[in-house]
Amino acid sequence: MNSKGIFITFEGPEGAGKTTVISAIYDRLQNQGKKVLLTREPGGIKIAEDIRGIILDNENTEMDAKTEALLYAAARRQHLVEKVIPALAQGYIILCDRFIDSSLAYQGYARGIGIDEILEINQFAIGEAMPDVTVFFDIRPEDGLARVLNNDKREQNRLDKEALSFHHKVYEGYQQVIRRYCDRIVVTDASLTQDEVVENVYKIITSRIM
Ligand SMILES: Nc1ncnc2c1ncn2[C@@H]1O[C@H](COP(=O)(O)OP(=O)(O)OP(=O)(O)O)[C@@H](O)[C@H]1O
Ligand SMILES: Cc1cn([C@H]2C[C@H](O)[C@@H](COP(=O)(O)O)O2)c(=O)[nH]c1=O
Repeated sequence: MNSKGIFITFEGPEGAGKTTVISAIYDRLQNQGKKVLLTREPGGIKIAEDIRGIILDNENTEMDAKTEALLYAAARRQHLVEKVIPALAQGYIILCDRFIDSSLAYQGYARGIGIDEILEINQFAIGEAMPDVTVFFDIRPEDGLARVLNNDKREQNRLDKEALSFHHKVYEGYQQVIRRYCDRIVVTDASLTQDEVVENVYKIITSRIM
């Protein structure tokens, strides 16, 4: 993005460790006195968190795939204009848990709507606001899901509960997205220990911002 701050997004299958690792990196950057903002999609602000509640509600099993895609894009638009763009203008480093690549992989590829079709509705939603760098947390979908299941504090949502075949398609979708945006997306091995992943992601980020 062409602004004073830097927009960094984090992607990957369920349970890849994004939230855990981003939080450690946020603390580290803050302790160094950096202006850093931690946020997530869908969510990060009230309207988008409300939309998140609707999308991920386990009772909304009848939700149409295009409705789902449009809701993610709507949440993204509001989060961007209300929180991300103003913070970038103030020079913040934005650490955002998921962004457009999730829509391309989950709705575009795994739901079968088409990556180009999802790109089009998202371009309407975000304009030119693409991330400066994206870190993909690479882990086998079954290993990520096992982490989610082992976490007592993490309730399984409507997307987590999709069949394993869906999560494999999400992974395949991500591989296509990574090939398409190979200049922007950096892949990190998320099957390593938590400390190792934090170190590796920290190096990727600092190589871009220092
Ligand atoms: N490198 C790691 N090795 C083993 N367990 C991990 C690792 N990183 C995170 N975990 C654990 O895996 C679980 C999922 O981690 P986390 O919530 O950070 O993943 P996530 O990518 O944000 O998942 P989701 O996108 O599905 O919310 C947590 O219980 C966390 O403690
Ligand atoms: C942004 C975005 C997310 N999703 C999916 C991916 C996850 O299953 C949930 C979000 O839950 P998390 O615990 O915060 O990772 O939503 C999606 O399908 N499309 C998107 O654009």
